[in-house]
Parts: sequence; structure tokens; C-alpha cells
Amino acid sequence: MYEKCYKSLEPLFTVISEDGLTKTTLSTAVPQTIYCFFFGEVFLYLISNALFCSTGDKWRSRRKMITPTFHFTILADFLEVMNKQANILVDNLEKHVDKEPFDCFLDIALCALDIICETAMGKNVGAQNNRDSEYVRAIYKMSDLIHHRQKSPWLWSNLMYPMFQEGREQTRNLKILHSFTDNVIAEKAREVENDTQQKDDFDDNCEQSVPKRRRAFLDMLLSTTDDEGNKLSYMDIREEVDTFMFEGHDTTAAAMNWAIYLLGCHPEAQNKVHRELDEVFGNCDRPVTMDDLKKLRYLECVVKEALRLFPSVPFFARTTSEDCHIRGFKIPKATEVIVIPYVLHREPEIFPDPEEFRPERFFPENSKGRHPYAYVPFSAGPRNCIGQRFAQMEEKAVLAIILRRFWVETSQEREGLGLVGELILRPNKGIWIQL
Ligand code: HEM
Repeated sequence: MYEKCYKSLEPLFTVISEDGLTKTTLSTAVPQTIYCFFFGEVFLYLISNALFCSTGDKWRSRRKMITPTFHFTILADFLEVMNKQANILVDNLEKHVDKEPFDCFLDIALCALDIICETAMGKNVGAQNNRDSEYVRAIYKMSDLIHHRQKSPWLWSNLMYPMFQEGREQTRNLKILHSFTDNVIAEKAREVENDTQQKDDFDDNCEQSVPKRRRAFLDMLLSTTDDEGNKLSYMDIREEVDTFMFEGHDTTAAAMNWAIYLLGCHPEAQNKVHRELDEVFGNCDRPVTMDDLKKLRYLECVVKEALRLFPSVPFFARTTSEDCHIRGFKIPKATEVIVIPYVLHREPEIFPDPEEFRPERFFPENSKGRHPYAYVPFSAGPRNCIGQRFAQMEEKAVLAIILRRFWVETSQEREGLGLVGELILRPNKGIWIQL
């Protein structure tokens, strides 16, 4: 089913059925940017030319340069960070055991922030134990400003925005964020140079090997080159790192919170997760390994089902690059198409009783033959989420560590969540659980 509506003089289509996606947007060979203020331009101040906001050849070249950064072996190194930060989280949550219900949203979000800072920049900002640091406050202030601006048409003009108090606050916070990232990049560039120097020295001595340092996304961005051998400039690198910080933190934080909420509402599903965790870990509190993650199949289905019901990115947009037809409608070139996973994922013919939380839907035998675009929490096609594997790994690792330590309960009704579908789908009233 499609809804046709008009935004000023520009045609705009809403896609809420999976087969509409095949011909139009996600599989298009010429991915176009989100060119609608509502979706993309609010980010332009922060990450003006980064992968997320770029188009055409620029996007293609950037995507090619950045894709190897998310290689399996590199992700495997990040598991150490995920274990460390999730252990800090569970230590912080310990004080709530057998006490009154509490809102866990920020605790989980700060853990996600620590994970992305350390994996993207190689910098431990310690947000979980110092939520009042200038950098952490600036990150959250920017998120608030972006969400507020998105809902306030009078703030949309780039020319006028700096004249409002919000615009001035944005400038102040951006300065904090950019100068932090600039310093980290400069520090990291010096480390890389020292490592190269040390390696040369060690090679000359031929006796010892250089001690191995865990690489961050930033290390790889500093050395990656395009087809002509050009490196990314400092500014390019800063934009990509800032994108990872925003795209890779709010999204996973929301997803983990939703999964915890749903398990708290469904003790029978949580029991299955606990049984699986017992089988894999027994009584041992060793760190989670890549092998363990492969074995946690039921938990994986929980993560998928939570993203079906509460996709962190509830809608996204594309601009069609050529004329096309969907179910008899002509969609002209340059139409803005809005894809709404929140609605797509509730198609009863594909997901019977769509409001029910049933991780078993994602068992291989139950997913066989399902339309590939019926479930798109990470979008699909060439412009899909580059951080998908990272996100799934983080979610499983952190949830496994939480659930190995605690049994989660909640009495919060879905109606009491205060669901807000801004750039990220979040519970306005928090996620209230008991441990
Ligand atoms: C549960 C977690 C996540 C979800 C649900 C998610 C979802 C998405 C979606 C739907 C898109 C397409 C958006 C659009 O086209 O408007 C996207 C793009 C993107 N995501 Fe994610 N994401 C997640 C985590 C991450 C992480 C952890 C990172 C980085 C570390 C990341 C980096 C990106 C980037 C760079 C893009 C732009 C890709 C491009 O335009 O080529 N995401 N994500």
C-alpha cells in the first residue's frame, strides 16, 4: 500500500509495503542522498560531507574506502572493548538489585557511547563514570538540538538559525565536539607515526616484534586511500568519526533498551535466553568471545525481533534517480520516497499477530521465503547501514553480559512508553525495569 502526498510542490511517496521497495529505492544502483531537510540537512553542520550525507561519486568513493574498516577481523578486536564497557555497566546496575524500578535508558546509552568512543577513536572517555564531562554533555546537547530543530519549522532556515539561542548553542557545542575530535586525531596521527618509526627500528634490529596496539576505526581512516591513492584529509576523517559517534551510539543504545524492555515483559522468552547463556557460559564469568556470539542463536532472534517491533531508525528517505512505476502509480524522477520500517515490520501477512513479541519468527525455518525487503531495520541495498555487523555484535555482547548477571522485570505498559519517532525511535518516558 502506498500513500501519496505532496510536500510543497515536490511529490513525496510513503512506502509501507515490502514489494514497493524492490524497484524504487533500496536496490537502486545510483544511491541518492536523503535530500529532505527533515531527514538529512539537520546533520549537515556536524558531518557536512561524511558518508551519511554525501551523494553520487563522492559517496561511492567514500563508501569504498570505509567498508574495509568494518571487516570481520577488525570487529573481532572490538569485542574486548565491548566486554570491558558492559562490565562497567553491570557493576553500575548492581546497586538497583532488589530495589525499586528505575529508568535504565541512560545507563545503557552511556555504555554504548563509551563503546563507540573507544572503537571509533581509540579514546576511553569514561562516560559511564563521568556523565558530567564537557564532551558527554555536548554530545547529548547536540542530539537534543537536532531533535528540537527537526520539529520546529521556524528553525529550519540555515541563514536564520544562528540568530536563535538554539543556533548559538549549537555553535558552542559543535566547537567542543570538533576540538575534542581534532585533538584525538592529531594524537592518533602521532601514535601511528611513532609506531611506524618503532617498527622500522625493530626491523633494523630484527630481534623483537613491535607490541601490538588495538586499532580503532580512526587508525584505519588515517591510512585508507581512494583508487588514485589519495588519503582522506583531516577534515574528512573528522566528519566520518563524528558520523560514527552519532549513527553508532543512539541507534544501538535504543535497540538494546528495547530488547531489555521486551524481555522484561516476556519472562518465557527471557527464560530461554538464560538457558542458552547457561549452556554457553555455565557458571563461569569469562569474557564473551566471537565463538560464544555465534552460539547465542536465540538471543540473536530476540535482537532481531526487538528491531522489528521497535526499529531504532523508524523511517528514512531516498530520492528516486529515475522515473519508475509502483502498483500502477508513476513515481517521477526526483521524488522523495519515505520508507517506514516501523509500519513495514507490522505487515500481518508476513508477521502474523504483528504486535506480539515472538523471537521464534526469526528461526531459520520460519524466515525461509520471507521477502528480503519485508524486514529492513538497517535499510538494504548499496546504501544500507555500514555498521550493521558492529551493531549486532555489540547488542548481543552487551545483552549477554547484562543477562548473565541479572533477571529483568518490568511492569511498564507499551502505552506508557511515550514512543517518539524522531530520527531515532525512543521511549520519551524511559525504560523502567527492576533487577
Ligand atoms: C541498531 C543499530 C543501528 C541501526 C538500526 C542502524 C540503521 C541504519 C539505517 C536504517 C541506515 C540508513 C539510513 C538512511 O539511509 O537514511 C543507516 C545508515 C548508516 N549507519 Fe547505521 N544503524 C545502526 C548502527 C550503526 C553503527 C553502530 C554505525 C557505525 C559504527 C552505523 C553507521 C552508519 C552509517 C555510516 C550509515 C550511512 C551509510 C551510507 O550512507 O552509505 N550505524 N543505519
